[in-house]
Amino acid sequence: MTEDLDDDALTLDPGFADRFERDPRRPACQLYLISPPAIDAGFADRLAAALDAGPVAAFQLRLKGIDDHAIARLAEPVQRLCADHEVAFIINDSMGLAKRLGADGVHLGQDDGDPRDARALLGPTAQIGVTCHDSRHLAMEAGEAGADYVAFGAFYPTATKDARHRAEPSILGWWTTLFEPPCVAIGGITPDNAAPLVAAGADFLAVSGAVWNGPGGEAAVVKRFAALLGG
Ligand SMILES: Cc1ncc(COP(=O)(O)OP(=O)(O)O)c(N)n1
Ligand SMILES: Cc1nc(C(=O)O)sc1CCOP(=O)(O)O
Ligand SMILES: [Mg+2]
Repeated sequence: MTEDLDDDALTLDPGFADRFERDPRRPACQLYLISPPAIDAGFADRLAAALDAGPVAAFQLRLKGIDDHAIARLAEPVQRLCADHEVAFIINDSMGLAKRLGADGVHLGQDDGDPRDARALLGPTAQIGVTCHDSRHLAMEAGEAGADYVAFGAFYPTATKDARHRAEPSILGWWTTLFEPPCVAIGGITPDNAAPLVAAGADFLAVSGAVWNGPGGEAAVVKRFAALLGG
């Protein structure tokens, strides 16, 4: 299976594009921030506070209920902040919008398009992530399709999304033992419940609500994740 994976998608590329590689110079598990589902112009200040508070490998702009033009307007200052902090800027759902914005990558759910089409559109250095719920089959399919990371979840109850699948930490260990692309754990993750996911082998923790709605504000929560992850 590993031999069948597209080597191009695993090659170390310059710049932010290497953020989804396993790299012994970085902590074994890194923080992947997901935006709130709705933001306003003031969000850039909150993101700056979060990115200044501790290491963040990637940021996903995940906005729901507005069209691509509106997302593009809101994206501009956010994308610039990510670039200034050397944080990979990932667009959720839309490979077309990722292309239009020159994002570092795109995250695709099972109904958001084929990773092969995203690769063809965005090129070899784009970081392409795929939602795999709690399914080993979906993860192997994503790997074969050239995904740069696979995402499993939801590990815990979440108010951010109507998540219909529940994943167990063992799927993280299974994936990391057998396959090279990193895996992302998502769903209800907080500094208090993340340790078993790190121990099981998560390469990234994708977190939204705990950071934006957590006690003490985003900087305090990012600092708590940094303490846990060793950043
Ligand atoms: C890192 C990461 N993992 C999973 C998801 C969920 O994607 P999807 O299933 O397409 O659901 P929506 O986020 O679009 O509601 C994600 N966005 N990011
Ligand atoms: C966007 C998303 N996808 C999930 C999945 O299971 O695929 S769970 C989820 C919500 C993530 O936000 P929070 O950290 O607030 O739970
Ligand atoms: Mg989606």
